[in-house]
Amino acid sequence: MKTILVVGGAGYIGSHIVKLLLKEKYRVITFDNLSTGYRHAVLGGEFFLGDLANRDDLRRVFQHYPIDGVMHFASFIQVGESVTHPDKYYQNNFVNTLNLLDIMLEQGVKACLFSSTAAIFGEPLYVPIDEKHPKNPANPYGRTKWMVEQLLNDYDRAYGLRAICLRYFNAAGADPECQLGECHEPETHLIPLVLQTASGRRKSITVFGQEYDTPDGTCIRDYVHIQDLCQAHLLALEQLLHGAPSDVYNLGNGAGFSVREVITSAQQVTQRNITVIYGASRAGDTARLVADATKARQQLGWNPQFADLSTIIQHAWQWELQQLQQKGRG
Ligand SMILES: NC(=O)c1ccc[n+]([C@@H]2O[C@H](COP(=O)([O-])OP(=O)(O)OC[C@H]3O[C@@H](n4cnc5c(N)ncnc54)[C@H](O)[C@@H]3O)[C@@H](O)[C@H]2O)c1
Ligand SMILES: O=c1ccn([C@@H]2O[C@H](COP(=O)(O)OP(=O)(O)O[C@H]3O[C@H](CO)[C@H](O)[C@H](O)[C@H]3O)[C@@H](O)[C@H]2O)c(=O)[nH]1
Repeated sequence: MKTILVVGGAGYIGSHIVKLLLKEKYRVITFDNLSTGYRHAVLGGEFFLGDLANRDDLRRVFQHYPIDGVMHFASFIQVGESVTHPDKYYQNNFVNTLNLLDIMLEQGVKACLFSSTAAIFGEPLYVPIDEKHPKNPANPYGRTKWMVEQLLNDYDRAYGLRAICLRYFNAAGADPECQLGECHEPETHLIPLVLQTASGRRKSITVFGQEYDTPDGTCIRDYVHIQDLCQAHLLALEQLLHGAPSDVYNLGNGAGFSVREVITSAQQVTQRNITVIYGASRAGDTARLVADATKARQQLGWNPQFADLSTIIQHAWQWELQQLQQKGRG
C-alpha cells in the first residue's frame, strides 16, 4: 500500500482527492493548517495539523510516515486578493512551496503532483489553450503558480525531483454522493455564488464586467467537474509512482461558458429566480480561458464523466441545498 501525503487535503479539491485515494486503497496523510480548509472535510486517513511555513512541521510528518509521494494543493487562491495583497501570495504559494520541496529532498521523497492553474497563461493568444501556449499570467496568483512550475523544472534537472503539474481551468461541482462540496470563506467563485443566490443565502449575484471581447461581453471559462479532476490526479499519480518523468497537463472540458450562460443554466437547473446585478470588471480577470486537454486524454487516458455544465451545476446545487438544511438545523 502506497502512502500519499496530501498537502492542503482539508480544502475543496484536496478533500475530494482524499476521499478518492482512500477508496482506491492508498494510505493517506493529510497535512493542513486549516487556514481555509475544514477538519470535518477530511473523511478518513490520518490528519496532521501543520503549516508549510514551518519546516519543523514538515520534517515531523515526513519522519513519522513512510511517504511515497506528495500531492500539493495548499495555496491561497483568490485572484482579486492576489492583486491587492501580493505579499501573502508570494509567501504562501511560492516561498512555502520551496519549504515543502526542500524537506522532500532532505527526506528522500522525489515524486510530487502540483495544483497549477489556467491563470498561468494570462490573456490567451489562441483558444483552446494547449500546454505549449506562452505563459503570461495577468495577476500575482497566476505568477506564483508559474514560478512554482519553473522551480519544479529546475529541481528536477538539478535534484531529480519528478513533478506532474496539473493546470486546472475552473474547478466546480461537488461530490456526487454529496458528502463534500465547495466551502470557501469568503466564497469568490462564480458557480457557488450563483447557487447561494438561487437558494436565498445571498440577495444577488454581481456580474463582473460586460465589455469583454466575447459574444455577450462577459468572461468565458471552462468549468471542470471536481470528480473528473480527481480522476486525472489518480491517473497522474499512478504514472508518477511508476516512474514517469515530470510533465504538465491542462485539465478542462474544452467548452467555454460565459458568466451569463452560467447564470442561465443555474436558473434552469434550480428553477429559482436569480437576481443579477451588472458591476465593474474584477482586477486580474482575463476574457476567455478554455482548455485543450488532448494531452491529458491521450497520455493519462483521462476521460471526463461529468463534462456537461448542467450536471456540474446540478451537483453543486445538491450540495448547496444540503448546506442550507444543515445551517437551518444548526
Ligand atoms: N478552485 C479552483 O477552481 C482551482 C483552479 C485551479 C487551481 N486551483 C488550485 O488548487 C488548489 C486547491 O484549491 P482549493 O479550491 O481546494 O483551495 P482551498 O482553499 O479550498 O484549499 C487549500 C487548502 O490548503 C490549506 N493551506 C493553505 N495554506 C497552507 C499552509 N501554509 N500550510 C498548510 N495548509 C495550507 C488550506 O487550509 C486549505 O485546506 C490550490 O493550489 C489552487 O491554486 C484551484
Ligand atoms: O461574483 C462573481 C464571481 C465571479 N465572476 C466571474 O466569473 C468568472 C469565473 O470566476 P471565478 O472566481 O469563479 O474563477 P476564476 O476564473 O477567477 O478562476 C481563477 O481562480 C481559480 C482559483 O480560485 C483558478 O485558479 C482558476 O484557474 C483561475 O483562473 C470570472 O470571469 C469572474 O469575473 C462574476 O462575474 N461574479
